[in-house]
Amino acid sequence: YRKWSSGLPPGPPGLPLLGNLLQLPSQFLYLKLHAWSHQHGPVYTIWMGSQPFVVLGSVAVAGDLLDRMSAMTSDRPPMIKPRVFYFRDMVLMVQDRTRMWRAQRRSIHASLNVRATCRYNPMQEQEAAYLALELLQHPEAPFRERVHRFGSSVIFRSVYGGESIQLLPVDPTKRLEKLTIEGMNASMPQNSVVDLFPFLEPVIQKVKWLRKQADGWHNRLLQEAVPLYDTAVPTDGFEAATIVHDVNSNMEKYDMTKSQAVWMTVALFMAGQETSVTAITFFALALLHHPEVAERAQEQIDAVCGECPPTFADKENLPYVEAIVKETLRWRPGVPLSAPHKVSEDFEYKGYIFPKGTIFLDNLWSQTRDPAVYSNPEVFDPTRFLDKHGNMIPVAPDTHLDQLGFGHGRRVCPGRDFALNTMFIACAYMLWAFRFEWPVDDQGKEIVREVSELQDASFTVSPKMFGIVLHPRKEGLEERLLAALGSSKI
Ligand code: HEM
Repeated sequence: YRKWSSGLPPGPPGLPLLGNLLQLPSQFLYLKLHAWSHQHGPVYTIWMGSQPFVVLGSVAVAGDLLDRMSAMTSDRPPMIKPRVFYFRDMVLMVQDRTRMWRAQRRSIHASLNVRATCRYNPMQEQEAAYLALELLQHPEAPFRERVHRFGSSVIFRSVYGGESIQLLPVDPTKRLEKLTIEGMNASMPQNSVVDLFPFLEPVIQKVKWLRKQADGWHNRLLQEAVPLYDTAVPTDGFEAATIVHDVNSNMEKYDMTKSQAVWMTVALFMAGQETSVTAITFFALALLHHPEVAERAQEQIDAVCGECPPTFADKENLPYVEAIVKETLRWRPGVPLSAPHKVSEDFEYKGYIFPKGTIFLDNLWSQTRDPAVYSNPEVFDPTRFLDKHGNMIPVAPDTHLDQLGFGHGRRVCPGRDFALNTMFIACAYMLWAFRFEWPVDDQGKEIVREVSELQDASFTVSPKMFGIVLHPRKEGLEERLLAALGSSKI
């Protein structure tokens, strides 16, 4: 304890032995940490038992510690239950910066870097057209469900290929999704006895019965992931190879076994599905609250695209739509507490000493409302990313102020360019096709979902279910969408 406490930044007082454990809520932890940032400053320490967690609550501090010093701050906490028992050290999100982790990051980068990810644009356009068509044809179905199908299909097809899941009789992502949720729940510290009492690890290793649930999960995941990996096929005419195909043809280069490749690809699905869906749901909530933003975007889209649905070729002429996407991710980051980073060697910063093993909590919620960077941070204002001519303002080198929602340093989300494209095309399509309105009750009163009404699903935080009425903006919208699908290049 003395080793830890000597040079760490101070924070809220806690109890002997337990530290701040009893003060931490089981949900919306980032809000509590944000409130403490107002009292204790942009970098402070909380204790869970004998483990210190340093909370990073400003853009400057997180940039210094996680970006510029990322060589020392990019490991992950032990997370014994998920890492050892559920994932058996195969899932890159919870691995330290091992040789295997590096190989996987290189491989993902090759498939999803800003240029390579454009291979998926035709598929993403096609999926956006299916989304708009479904929203038009089935106005009674919950909006989130449709967006969910879209988000699942886009990520699933980039990894494993095949037809749009909109066209399949059985949704192949459902079982994977269920397993992802189970795996995420197991990763929560409050659900893990062995992470509180690490000395139990060897006991659990020896007693099969104690590992029953974790072993079951591991085996069921492999039963899903291996056949998907083995049967991955590029969609007919879909020029982009699947990520499975990329990895398969480069296994030697990355010195990867098949088992590692199977886990890496399924991990991309697990990390990319709910995050993208959440972001698009926040987009719709934001525009319901800000019809003036939707109108301005629609003016731009109409001027650029006219009666044809938007495509990626229009993107550079639609800066306002791009700014809406960035503002959505800033205003309501879907992963508000990012993923924790662990310090891999002792170092000093601004007079504080951070010993090896310190864990950083990257509070993206605080950072995306850092008044030093974003004026009126609670206001949804896409123009903060635009100059006075309406063009995107280039982001200062060495910062990523327009993409903070994707985390930091060497652990920064490797799917971010893919995710931004998915969001762009879904948002552009919906804005082009529909006028958004709240549903009304029997008395004609709007049924509004407040922007503060959120649900915490452990890693992601999304709006509570809300109703939305979509009015077609184009004559013959259905025919136009069908025509776009008919001429789709895939
Ligand atoms: C809007 C959508 C998304 C958001 C907001 C998001 C956000 C994040 C965040 C905050 C992290 C943690 C970064 C850190 O530790 O500093 C992360 C990690 C990760 N994301 Fe994303 N993500 C999104 C979409 C995606 C997609 C589409 C993919 C895959 C194609 C993906 C794959 C991953 C992976 C594999 C990691 C773990 C990286 C590592 O531990 O080295 N994400 N993401």
